[in-house]
Amino acid sequence: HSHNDGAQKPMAASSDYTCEHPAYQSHIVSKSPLVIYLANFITPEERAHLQEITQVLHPCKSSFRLTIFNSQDTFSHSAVADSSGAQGLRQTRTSQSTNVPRDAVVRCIEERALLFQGFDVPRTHLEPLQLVKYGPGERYHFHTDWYTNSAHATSALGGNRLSSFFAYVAASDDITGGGTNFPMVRAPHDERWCEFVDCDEPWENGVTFRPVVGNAVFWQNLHEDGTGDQATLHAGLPVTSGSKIGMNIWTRQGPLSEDIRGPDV
Ligand SMILES: O=C(O)CCC(=O)C(=O)O
Ligand SMILES: [Fe+2]
Repeated sequence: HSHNDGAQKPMAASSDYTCEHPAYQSHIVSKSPLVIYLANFITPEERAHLQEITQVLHPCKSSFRLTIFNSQDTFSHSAVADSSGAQGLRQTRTSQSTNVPRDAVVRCIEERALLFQGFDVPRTHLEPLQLVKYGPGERYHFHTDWYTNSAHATSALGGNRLSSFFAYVAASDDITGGGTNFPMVRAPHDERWCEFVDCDEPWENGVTFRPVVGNAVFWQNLHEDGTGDQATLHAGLPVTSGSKIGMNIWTRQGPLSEDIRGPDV
């Protein structure tokens, strides 16, 4: 992108940014597991900003000479945890991902995600926000966001992942595929859902959310007793053409240490 494009708002953001939450719309998809669809949860300005701050050379911080390298970004191949608890790169997740530095705009999104969950979740329970980028053919096979291996869910690591938001941050005009499929969640009936849900998907495949930018899906990963809910199984379906960027907002059961959370910037 050109070095001044959209830079004004994000730059003002870091010093004296006023956090304003959009009037997003909530629609319950399922009560068990709890799945709630959130339309207009991330604003266009926030979406642009998220993409900008995950560039290695921030156009406003780099010298004029360096801005020619600004096509580099901070994304790398997404890691997944295997059943032994080891983090690794697997064919199950072929996307690229990056943590998002926690500036004022990101803290505003965090605050929105916390408020949505009531007043009892402290911000230390949030993992760093994560952007995930998919090109043609890339996907994330069926998985749960909650860890099946308790080694990843110790109290030192904040316990397990209580809830997830998956937000659609960007999608190319030519995108096909790239929906988020929950095979064990019944697809809702009313045709008004077809704005958000793939209504061509066969009934037995559960529900597939299309990558509608600005919108998000929220779900509860754990049962009341803290055990993982198998019915939250889901996949990022292959992007068959074009590209997509999503964002994970994960809430742990307990607090995460400063070194996992990273600093405010
Ligand atoms: O890409 C998607 O639609 C879902 C991604 C996902 O489930 C994840 O990153 O945990
Ligand atoms: Fe996931």
